[in-house]
Amino acid sequence: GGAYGQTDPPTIPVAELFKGKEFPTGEIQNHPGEGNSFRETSEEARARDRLNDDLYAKLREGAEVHRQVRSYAQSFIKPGIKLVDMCERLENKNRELVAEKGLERGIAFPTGCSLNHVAAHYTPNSGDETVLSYDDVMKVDFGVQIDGRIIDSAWTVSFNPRYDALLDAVRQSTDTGVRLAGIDARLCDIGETIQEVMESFEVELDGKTYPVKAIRNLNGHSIGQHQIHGGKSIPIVKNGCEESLIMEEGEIFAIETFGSTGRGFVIEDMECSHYMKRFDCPHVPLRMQSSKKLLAHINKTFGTLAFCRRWLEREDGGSAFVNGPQGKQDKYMGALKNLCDVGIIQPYPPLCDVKGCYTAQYEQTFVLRPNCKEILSRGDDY
Ligand SMILES: O=S(=O)(c1cccs1)N(Cc1ccc(F)cc1)Cc1ncn[nH]1
Ligand SMILES: [Mn+2]
Ligand SMILES: [Mn+2]
Ligand SMILES: [Mn+2]
Repeated sequence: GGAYGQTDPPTIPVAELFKGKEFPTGEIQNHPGEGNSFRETSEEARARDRLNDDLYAKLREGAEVHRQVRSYAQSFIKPGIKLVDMCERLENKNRELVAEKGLERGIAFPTGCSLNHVAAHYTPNSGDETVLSYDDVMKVDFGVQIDGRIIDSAWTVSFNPRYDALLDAVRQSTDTGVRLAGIDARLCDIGETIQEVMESFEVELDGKTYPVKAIRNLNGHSIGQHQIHGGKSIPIVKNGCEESLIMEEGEIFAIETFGSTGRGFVIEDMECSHYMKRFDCPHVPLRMQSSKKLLAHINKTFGTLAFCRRWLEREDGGSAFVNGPQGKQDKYMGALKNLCDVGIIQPYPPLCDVKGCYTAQYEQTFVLRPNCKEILSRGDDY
């Protein structure tokens, strides 16, 4: 069998695999900067760290699920696969290995599989026939959550070696950002250095040379409990945020960098698939009965985690929807649009650079422990 007694392909929930044992820790790095060197030996820091053992166990279980799911996905992601089939296969394995249980543990947000000039927030809606091609550059971005503790990590899939320099640029940029991160690190300094690394690369496509650009309006983010975006953004370019913003002890971050052969700027485009209840959403009296039913389903099934249209059509979609001429979607779409219009649900449309360009992404989730920095989502793949 595979690692830790896991079957191949993996079928044993990670919690079962490690019953009575500690989950594997992520990559440990020191906090950068002379001012932090005391943390490696400080007894007070270690004592504070021990108070978080339960939190770290949830994060480490989620990270191990992420590694095993992505390793399984990498075994079947090949040219010719239909994206909706790929997403469903990956999501079902995610549910299986996390031992999904309502809002307590499960998938954290939709499986992003954005292609080429689309940088993020694309997953197929029902009826989408898109098939992966040899010349595609696909960003696979998915999450795992245990008691609302989210692991958000992504990598880029390509088959044509002509994109290698683009993927290397982004992978090195993300690793640089992760290395510079730490308690008291300034977010703007991280952004500036990420851009320097990114823009030291170029890609040759069809005889033309393109400088790799950091996508200036995409960024990493802090992560809260049941909250994928915790309020702090980590820029990936110079002058990306207020100089006074720093990272603090105990915070959890996802550093994600994006490289592009296009403009280095994304806009919202194409049909929306990703949605999420606003964390601080207003209490709005709803008129439409179908909106009330849909909101009740969203609260029960997703809470404040992101979801996609496909998941509203799953069998546990509740009795809220009846099969109409286009199946269930014609029932919930009106209600979903209404919930967005009144400001309860926020849509997250695909984020696109210019058509014909190529974008890549790598993303890691880490925690700023009192005595060290733990890159939770690190694997032997990335
Ligand atoms: O772009 S974000 O909205 C963002 C906002 C400010 C800084 S980062 N976002 C959080 C999110 C929002 C909606 C989702 F359905 C899933 C995630 C980043 C992200 N997307 C995928 N992985 N990480
Ligand atoms: Mn909770
Ligand atoms: Mn992500
Ligand atoms: Mn993210």
